[in-house]
Amino acid sequence: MEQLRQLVSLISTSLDTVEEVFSRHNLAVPTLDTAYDPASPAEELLSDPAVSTALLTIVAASGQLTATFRKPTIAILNAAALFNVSAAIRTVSELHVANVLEEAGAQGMHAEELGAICKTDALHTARILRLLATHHIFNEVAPDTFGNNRISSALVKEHPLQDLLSSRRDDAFQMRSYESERTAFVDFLLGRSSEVPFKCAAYGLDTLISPIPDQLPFNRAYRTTDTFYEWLSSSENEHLRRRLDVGMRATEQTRIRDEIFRAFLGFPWSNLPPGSILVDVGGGVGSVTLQIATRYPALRVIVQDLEQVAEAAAELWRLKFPSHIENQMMEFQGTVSTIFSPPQPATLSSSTSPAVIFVLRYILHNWDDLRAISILKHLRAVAATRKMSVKNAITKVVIIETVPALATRTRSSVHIDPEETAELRAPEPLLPNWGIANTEAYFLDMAMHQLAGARERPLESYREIMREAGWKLESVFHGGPPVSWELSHLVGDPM
Ligand SMILES: C[S@@+](CC[C@H](N)C(=O)[O-])C[C@H]1O[C@@H](n2cnc3c(N)ncnc32)[C@H](O)[C@@H]1O
Repeated sequence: MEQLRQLVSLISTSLDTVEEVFSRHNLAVPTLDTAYDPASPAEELLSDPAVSTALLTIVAASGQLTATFRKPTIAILNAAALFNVSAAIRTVSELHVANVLEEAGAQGMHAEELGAICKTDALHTARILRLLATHHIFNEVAPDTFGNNRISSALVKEHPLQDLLSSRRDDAFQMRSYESERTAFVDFLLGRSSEVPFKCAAYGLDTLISPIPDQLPFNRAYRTTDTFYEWLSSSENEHLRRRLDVGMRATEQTRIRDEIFRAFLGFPWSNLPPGSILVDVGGGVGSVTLQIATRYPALRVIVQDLEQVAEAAAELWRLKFPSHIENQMMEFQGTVSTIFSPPQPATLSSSTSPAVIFVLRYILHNWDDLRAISILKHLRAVAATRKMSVKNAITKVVIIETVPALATRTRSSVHIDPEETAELRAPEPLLPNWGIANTEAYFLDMAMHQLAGARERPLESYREIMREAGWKLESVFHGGPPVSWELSHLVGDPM
């Protein structure tokens, strides 16, 4: 009983914190009925360190209380049926339901009318929306009448409803662009969870109990021998490639603003001398280096990725930072296999720039240890050549990934470094990794297995693969509270 009282008390004191900060700023705390508006002052205030830590605590503690009080047989049945929620989210998103309901306003819209507009079965739509409303996504404002709530309004795309409704599915994909950040977020959501990984997850058990070499859940689900990225590069999957590129950019929306620059979290980009080169290895459209170079325009950027991404990268940079392209401070290097072959020696090995920083965000988690080591070894080779040819050259690797903590407080584990993560742990009696308030790394870990036979690595594994490739893990900047979804920065020096 004492533990339960502690959980309630954590919720209560955290709520006091939130209330105090909001009243100091004369703002109302968003409720489930408040539409999500990422640019609103209240939403900004939710990123305040004290507030976001309090929110994490509330979510973690209430999740633990719910788990305690649920009948176990019901709890496990419900958890096993959650795939229906994923499928329902994909359905309402593809049918643009949140956009239709946004126009309907507070009184909502009857399922008959909604079904007619979305050209879908009214009764079934109502049943899907009721399932979601029961999970606090959408409201059933009157019998069979639904409206948006705070969570469902995150599905609203920035395009005019008529354009969305009149486009064929493929056209809708073409509409996706970097100008519409909220549409991009929906792409991120679907790309990350509700479509390809969703189908692959269904084959997880099959590949585990009757494994076939080189066959991942992805290969079974899509009946292909290609790797995920090869498959994505084929012309019939162009829309999914586009979704990945736009969606990767939108990962920012799950984070607090300017997270990459937080002193406690990140690599000190500001200390890099002018003319330093950031090499965004497997950079996609260069989302992360765009953010850094926009803040520090004296840094040059080289984005390396598959050739197919070149156009999308140019589109993003022309829109967000055209002067960097005009001033020839940004370059895209694309080949079929950039990631496994040494970056162009002419531009890097012999470059006289004071520093070359290889940035790898969401890259190594795509590859098994052997391939990850191979990627790092190629970068290490460049560092060696630079060292010989450029005096006092700095060459570092900055790996940006989620580093999942264990769900135990046991200290004997080698997987986490207690010194480095102690202050990031949740207070007792919460799970040390913040439980359901912090599930990102574990979902990603599953997706990496299903799609790529890879994983989210614990710190020790990074240390090992870096050492194998000739890099010394020099420093680690972990995320953790006051934010939950963030990434760690692992900085390596050539050994
Ligand atoms: C998960 S995305 C990460 C993109 C980017 N680093 C970011 O954080 O936004 C992985 C990237 O690796 C790229 N990639 C996959 N195979 C590659 C290869 N053989 N050569 C170069 N890039 C590759 C993909 O095209 C994709 O853009």
